[in-house]
Amino acid sequence: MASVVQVTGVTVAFGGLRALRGIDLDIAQGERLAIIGPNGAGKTTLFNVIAGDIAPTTGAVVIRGQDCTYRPSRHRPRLGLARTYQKARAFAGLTVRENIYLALAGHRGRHRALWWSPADRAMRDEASDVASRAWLSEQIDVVAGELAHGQRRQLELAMAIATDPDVMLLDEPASGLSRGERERLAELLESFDQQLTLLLIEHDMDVAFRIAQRVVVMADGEQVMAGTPEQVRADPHVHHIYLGTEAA
Ligand SMILES: Nc1ncnc2c1ncn2[C@@H]1O[C@H](COP(=O)(O)OP(=O)(O)OP(=O)(O)O)[C@@H](O)[C@H]1O
Repeated sequence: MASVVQVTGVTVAFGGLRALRGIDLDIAQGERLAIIGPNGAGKTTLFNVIAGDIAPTTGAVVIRGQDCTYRPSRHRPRLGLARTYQKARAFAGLTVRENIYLALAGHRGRHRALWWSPADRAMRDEASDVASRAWLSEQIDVVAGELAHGQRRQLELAMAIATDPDVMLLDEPASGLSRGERERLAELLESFDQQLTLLLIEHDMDVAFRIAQRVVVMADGEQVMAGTPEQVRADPHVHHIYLGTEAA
């Protein structure tokens, strides 16, 4: 399977603190990979390096064969990489359709005109299609501020889908959701095209282990182990890392 993201020997130092200490990661196209680990393990820092939000102190990031180590995040969508954030980016006063439309227009570098062009019309139709892929067809004309928490998360996913990504980085997609909403979100992620690569940080083990084919466990800026959800679940070292911090 072709590799879409390669992280080699990445370290990140914040002053004297070494948040990442030599991370190697090779992610295959269509792979579903979850990164777990206790607070402060370096998960978000690794995400930020892959997404181009911070440059590593040493090491390299290659996305689809291109060295992106020092390329800023704005270049990532062109390489097929989309990221969701824990903090909602949707405009609360705009509808689901309008938010997705803006994500489509932004990705294509189009500016909104005072009059509608045929291309704008096509993008509004396309917004309906993107909404349906994020299971938001019924909410298409609802303003984002009135969506339930789980639906707002779906809108975040829809806005990422609008950029037509090959790789999606999902930053704790299930955080703050109810049990029912987490179930629905996991089902939605499972419904995505199998060619779409998903890399997620997730504290919710049920969601992480359900979605992922491979789980990477981090602690203190290092990769402690990697394996299938079953292998990670059964590993005594992983239990030890979580003991007293979080229940595995
Ligand atoms: N901008 C920064 N400046 C200084 N230290 C930072 C910065 N960002 C992160 N750190 C530190 O780097 C370490 C790793 O943090 P990081 O947020 O990557 O961990 P995490 O695994 O994502 O944790 P959490 O699960 O709590 O989000 C922590 O000790 C954190 O305090």
